[in-house]
Order: sequence, then structure tokens, then C-alpha cells
Amino acid sequence: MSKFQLKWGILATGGIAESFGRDLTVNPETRDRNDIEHVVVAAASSSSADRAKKYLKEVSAPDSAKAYGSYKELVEDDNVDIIYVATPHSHHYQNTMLCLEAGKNVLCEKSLTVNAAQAEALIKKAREKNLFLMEALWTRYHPISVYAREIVTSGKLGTVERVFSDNSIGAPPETSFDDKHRMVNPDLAGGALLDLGIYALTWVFQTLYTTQENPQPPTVQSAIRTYEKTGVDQQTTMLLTFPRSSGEGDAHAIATTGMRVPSDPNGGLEAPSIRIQGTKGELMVYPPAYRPTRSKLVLGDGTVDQKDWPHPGPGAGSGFKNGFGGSFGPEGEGMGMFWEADECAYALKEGRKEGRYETLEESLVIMRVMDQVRGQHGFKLPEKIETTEYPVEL
Ligand SMILES: NC(=O)C1=CN([C@@H]2O[C@H](COP(=O)(O)OP(=O)(O)OC[C@H]3O[C@@H](n4cnc5c(N)ncnc54)[C@H](OP(=O)(O)O)[C@@H]3O)[C@@H](O)[C@H]2O)C=CC1
Ligand SMILES: O=C1OC[C@@H](O)[C@H](O)[C@H]1O
Repeated sequence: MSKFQLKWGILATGGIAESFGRDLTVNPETRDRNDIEHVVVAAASSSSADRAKKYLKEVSAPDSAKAYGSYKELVEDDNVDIIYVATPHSHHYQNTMLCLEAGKNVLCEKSLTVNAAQAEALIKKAREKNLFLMEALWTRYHPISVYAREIVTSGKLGTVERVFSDNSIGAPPETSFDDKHRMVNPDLAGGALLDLGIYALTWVFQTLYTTQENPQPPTVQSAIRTYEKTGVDQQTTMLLTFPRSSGEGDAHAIATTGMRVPSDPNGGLEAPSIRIQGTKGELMVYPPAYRPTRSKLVLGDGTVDQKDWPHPGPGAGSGFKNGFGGSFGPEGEGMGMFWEADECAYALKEGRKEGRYETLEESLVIMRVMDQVRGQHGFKLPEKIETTEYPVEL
């Protein structure tokens, strides 16, 4: 059987680009996908073509892969089917627009943009040009997320009334990051909400919104603790109310994120970071919320079902350091970014223009929630990265 080959161009060569590129080398057959394959055919670095060349070696790209010293050259490469945008949040809008304008399909790292207006503009452009666009919210494509959504829609939990969701790291900013680091630098759209809070929201949304027949945007109240040195949020908590048209009444969610204390001080084994609570039982998902490896279903009828969720490899899982003293997975594992890459391959093979497990509309609703949260506390980022003007030199 001939396989559908997806030819990737990688825009930027930092930490996550390396993980993603290495994960692309994991044979899709190891995850029972026998009809697709991935190949990195080009990479671009804004620093130099040499840096792009080094990157291509790091991710074991074929010798024929092209190395570019500018993003513009990459988007003009006719051999590239899709571009993975792996720059900081601040740059997603400008970089993704560059790709779309050049007629390229895009997988853009989370958060899709800095604000909803930018997300809306990208979606409009992608639709005008009939191109594929997806936010790289990898967790949505992990088998554990597919399972969690099925548990909810199957009715096993009864009516889901409440979700607690936490994605926090134990990296107090004053000792963990210098002020220029993307986690705390406002010029790179730093802060807990856009970087980490989006995962807390992902779990809330994929259980209370994605699973609904007629999903309604939530209302939101929030608290922010500012990191005074740079002005970004270091801890944010959201209280969301999801109206339901089914007559079941509103569902509540608490989504929280922060840099000061981790979701679980013991490496993700003891305390769940996600609790999906229904009238018949609860599904617990253990940290880290962005790459969970364990779940526990507890039902009122006495059922207890604990599951492990491995990430086949060998890939980037054991090699990629998360920047806060940890790595993503045990020796020999993949990181798990290949599942979102597979979704892009299937979408392009089938002619779809969006991902299945998070539509562009849903990405937009989540951006609006994050806008509201920031708005409630007057948390603004520099105008040149909040603007929808294009092109703007950053
Ligand atoms: N899915 C996940 O698990 C993760 C996702 N991410 C997301 O990936 C994105 C990038 O994060 P990460 O790879 O950790 O960041 P890095 O700082 O490691 O890399 C970012 C890269 O972007 C390019 N870049 C272009 N302009 C700038 C600029 N002004 N300042 C800094 N970098 C610039 C550089 O590549 P070059 O010089 O080659 O152009 C740089 O290496 C973020 O959106 C983040 O949210 C991050 C970590 C994990
Ligand atoms: O997306 C992410 O997930 C993992 C974290 O380590 C990282 O900061 C974040 O960007």
C-alpha cells in the first residue's frame, strides 16, 4: 500500500521545534498508523542557515532537506506541504500570516495567537485561501484525551457537573527565569496563562465544551497574581460557568495555572491534576496536564479502572528537557507530538481544513476566554504583539 507522505517545513529551531522534529522520526506504525508518513524537507532559522542546517541534523532529516536563514525563504519552498510554526507566542500571528499569505498549510504552536482578534484574522485568511490551519494543542490528540472525551460522551460519568483542572509547574519565576526568558518576557507574550493555563483550559473545554452537541461559550471570573518584575501573570485561576441547552443546568469548572507550585510535588504520581466529576463517578487524570500518562476512573458502582498511557518511541520524550529541571518521559519513549502531526497528515489526505478534536472555532472561543481574563486585570502585552496589523517587524 502506498503511504500518504506529509512534507514538513519547520519554522524556528528552538526547544519545541527539536522535540517535534525528533518525534516525526518515530515510525507511525508504532502507533498503528500504517497509511501515512512524515518527512522534514526544510527548516528555517531567523538566526542563520547554519543554525537551520544543524537543526536538520539534530532531527535526522534526510540529506536533501533544505536549510534556510530566513522564514521567508521557507514559505516560498514549493516542496513543503505544511509548516510547523515553533516561535514564541508573540510571533505566531506574524509568522502564521506569512505562511498563509504564501499559500502554506500551518500547524502553529499554542497558544494560537496572543489574542482573539489575531486568531480571528488567521482563521479568516486560512478560509479565504482554502488552507489547513490548526493550533498545535498536542494534548487534544493524545489517546488519553480521546478516552476522556469518550468517557464523558458515553454517559459513564452521568451528567458532568464540575471539572477541576490544574497545569502548574514548580518554577518560581524569580529563581527560574531571567527576565528575557519567554516564560516571563512580555515582549515574547510570556506569563502562565498563555503558556500553561491554556492546558488547564484544554481539559475543561474538551470535557465540557467539545463533548456538547450545541456547545455554548462559558462565562469567566478570574484572579491573577502578577510577576511584578516583568508585569506578566505568574499564577492565574479561572472560574468558568458553561451553560447547557440540554436542560441539565450549568456546569462549573475551575482552571488554574501557576509557576510557583507544581501540580504534584512528587512528579505526577500522587495527586490528579484533572478531576472530571459526574453524577455517577469521576475521571482523574494525573500530571502533567499537557502530557499525562495515567488516569483513574472511579464510579459510584464500585468500578475502579486505572490506566497507563505510554508514548511509543524512540523519540523526543526522554531527551527533551522542559526547561524547569525535568524531562518529558522515560528513556525510549516518544514525546507524543506525533499524534497531532498524524492529524495534520490525515486532514491533508482527506482534504480537511481543520483538526478534528479542536476546531478553529473552539480555539477562538478559548482565546476569547483568555482575553477576558487578561481584560479583567488590565493585563496588556506590548501593542506591536497585540496588533492585527500585518506585516509588523518584531
Ligand atoms: N507543545 C509543547 O509541549 C510545548 C510548546 N511550546 C510552545 O512552542 C513555542 C516556542 O517555545 P520554545 O521552543 O520553548 O522556545 P525557544 O525559545 O526554545 O525557541 C523559540 C525559537 O523561536 C525563534 N525566534 C524567532 N524570533 C524570536 C525571538 N524574538 N525571541 C526568541 N525566539 C525567537 C528562534 O528560532 P530561530 O532562531 O531558529 O528562528 C527560537 O529558537 C511557544 O509558543 C511555546 O508555547 C513550548 C514548549 C513545549
Ligand atoms: O507547552 C508547554 O508544555 C510544556 C511546558 O514545559 C512548556 O513550558 C509549555 O510551553
